[in-house]
Amino acid sequence: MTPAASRPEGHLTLALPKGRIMEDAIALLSRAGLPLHVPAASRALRHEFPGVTLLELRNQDVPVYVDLGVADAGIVGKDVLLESGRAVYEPVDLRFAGCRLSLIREVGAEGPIHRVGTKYPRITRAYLNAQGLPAEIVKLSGSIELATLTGLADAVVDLVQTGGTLRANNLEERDVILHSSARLVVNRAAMKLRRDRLRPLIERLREVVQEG
Ligand SMILES: Nc1ncnc2c1ncn2[C@@H]1O[C@H](COP(=O)(O)OP(=O)(O)OP(=O)(O)O)[C@@H](O)[C@H]1O
Ligand SMILES: O=P(O)(O)OC[C@H]1O[C@H](OP(=O)(O)OP(=O)(O)O)[C@H](O)[C@@H]1O
Repeated sequence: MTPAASRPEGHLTLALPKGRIMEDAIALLSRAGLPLHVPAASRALRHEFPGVTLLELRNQDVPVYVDLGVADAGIVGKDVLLESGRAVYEPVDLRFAGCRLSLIREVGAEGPIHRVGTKYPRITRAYLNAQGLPAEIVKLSGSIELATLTGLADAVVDLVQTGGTLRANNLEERDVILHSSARLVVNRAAMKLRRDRLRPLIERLREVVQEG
C-alpha cells in the first residue's frame, strides 16, 4: 500500500471492519454515491473500484489504518474509536450499530468489585478511576459476560443492545458508561489533501443519515 501523500489525490482508500458493521456501511456508502460491493464468498481483503480502494479490517484496526494515513477514511463504532485513543476526525455519526457500553453484574450481586473483565481496558480504566474504584482489569476477547458468571471477574464492561444476552445469562446493567453508534472517521491530512473527494462524501453521508 502506498503512503497517503503518494497516492493520487482523486483516489480514496476506505477502511471498513468485517463483521456486523460491514453490510450497513456498504449500503450507506452506496446511497452516498460510492457504489461498493464485496462478494460474500470473497477471501480478498482489498477490493478495487473506480476511484476507491476498500480495505477489510478488524474493528480495532480501522482507527489505526486511518490515523496512520494508510486509509483516508473509515467506518467504526464509537466504542472502538474511543478505546483506540487515535486522533482522527469524526465528522459524521452514521446512526447505525447503536448500542451502549455498560457495567454489568449478575442479578443481585453485591460486594466490592475487585476485578473487571472487558474488551475495552482503556475506557474501563477511565471509568473506574472516575468512580474511585481501584479494581483490576482483565482484558478479554469475546463472550465477555462469561467472566462474571464463572467468577473470573466480579463485573464486566461490555456492549448491550437488545439486552438479550443479559437476560439469557441472569445479568443486569448497573451503569451505562457510553452510548455508541457507527462513525465516519477521516485522516487529518487526507481531509486537506483529498478535500475534493472527502467533502462531498461527508455532505452526502450527512444527508443520507438525515433521510433515515
Ligand atoms: N449487539 C450489538 N448490537 C449492535 N451493535 C453492536 C452490537 N455489538 C457490537 N456492536 C457495534 O458493532 C461494532 C462491531 O461489532 P462486531 O460484533 O462486528 O465486532 P466483534 O466481532 O465483537 O469485534 P472483533 O471480532 O473485531 O473484536 C462494535 O464495535 C459496536 O460498535
Ligand atoms: O444486548 P444484545 O443484543 O444481546 O447484544 C449484546 C451482545 O452483543 C455483543 O456480542 P457479540 O454477539 O458480538 O459476541 P462476542 O461475545 O463475540 O463479542 C456484545 O459483546 C454482547 O455480548
